[in-house]
Parts: sequence; structure tokens; C-alpha cells
Amino acid sequence: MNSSLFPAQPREIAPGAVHVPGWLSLDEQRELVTACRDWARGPVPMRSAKLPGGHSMSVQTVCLGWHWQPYKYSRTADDVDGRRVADFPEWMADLGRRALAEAHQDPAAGEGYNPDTALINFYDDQARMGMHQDKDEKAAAPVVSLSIGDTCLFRFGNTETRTKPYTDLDLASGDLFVFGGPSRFAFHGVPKIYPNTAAPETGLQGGRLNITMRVTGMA
Ligand SMILES: O=C(O)CCC(=O)C(=O)O
Ligand SMILES: [Fe+2]
Repeated sequence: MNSSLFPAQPREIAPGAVHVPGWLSLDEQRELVTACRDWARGPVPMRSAKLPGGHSMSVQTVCLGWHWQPYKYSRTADDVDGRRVADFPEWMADLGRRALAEAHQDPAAGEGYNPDTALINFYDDQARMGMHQDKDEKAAAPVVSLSIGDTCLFRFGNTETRTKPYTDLDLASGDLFVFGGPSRFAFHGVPKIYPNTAAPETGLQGGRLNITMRVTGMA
């Protein structure tokens, strides 16, 4: 739990990868939950993306700025309802810049960071995400990840293989995780959600919300 007595302390997991437990206040978490609930309704509804093999992901996703489907970005959600996704809000970009500055304890670390997309993922108790790289972006700018709701087991690996060596850590409600620099293209995944571990004050009834901001490098 974050408080002024125990401010969030960044922990480097790998070069360029930093975990900041309890970074978001409960008020900020609540505001994000409200905003995400709205985006989940439309203009492009939250859905489980279909993989090229035909299976659907267990996670449900809605995007801002650019629509992601396995494995590309577009302005319109051609695999859902064909509509243009909601804009990526400037307040979220501000949050992303503050996240980088505080994770790296360097006021300049967020300068020039202009994320133009966010993937908002919802995990129910059974949902998982296999080991993967975020590599559909044509830019190497950091990914800023925010977690709200139930705690998950997060696996952060290496850039070479989807297997060991990796670090397992818990991402709890309010946690920030950033990965950039030499860790930007590291494999990572979510092997497990711990049901009923969230504080009810976030406004989320159950499950886990994760927001990742990215720079697509697209125009
Ligand atoms: O849910 C998470 O913490 C990670 C999500 C993720 O890796 C992704 O959306 O690419
Ligand atoms: Fe990812």
C-alpha cells in the first residue's frame, strides 16, 4: 500500500525494467477503472482477440489510439466492428511520462516520451497471457504498464528465448512496471491471476485490469 510514510520504491528487475509497487493511489486507480469501463463499451467494444490459428485469447482487450490485433496495429478495428478506436488521451501520456521519471528516479527520463496507443487488458480468474515480446511497434520507446485489481504472477524473461532465465514477481493493484532500453523486447507473460486479492475500493468487482502504453512508431 502506497502512503507518504512508505513511498513507492522502484526495484530494477533487469536493465531497463523497473517495478514500482503501489505507485498509483486508490483515487487514481478508481479513475482509471471508470475510464476503462467506458472504453470497454465502445466505440470498439472490448473483446478477446482471435489468434491466427483460430483460438481466442483468454484476455479481453480494448485499445486506444491504435487498434491492436494479432499481430498488427491499425486505426480501425477491422476484426471487431470496423470503427476507429477512441483517441489516446493526453492525460494518459502525462501519466506515462511521470511513470518513467519516477521509475528511473530521473526527472528527465519521461521527456520526449509520447505514447500513442494503450492496450487495456481484462483478466478474469482463468485468464492468462503466454510468454511473448511486444514487437508489433516500430519504435523502441519503453512500455509503461499499470495494474489494477487482482494480483497476478508476472514473468519477466530475456530477449533471446521464451524460457529461462526469467524473474517471477507479483503485480498488485496500483503497481507500475516499465520496460525499456535493453529490456524493451524481453519476453514476458502472465501465468496466473490470484482471485479475490484486490481491495474493493478500486471499483473493480473482480479480475485484473492492465494498461500498457506504447509508442507504435506509426503515422
Ligand atoms: O497484463 C500484463 O501485465 C501484461 C500485458 C502484456 O504483456 C501485453 O498486453 O502485451
Ligand atoms: Fe506484452
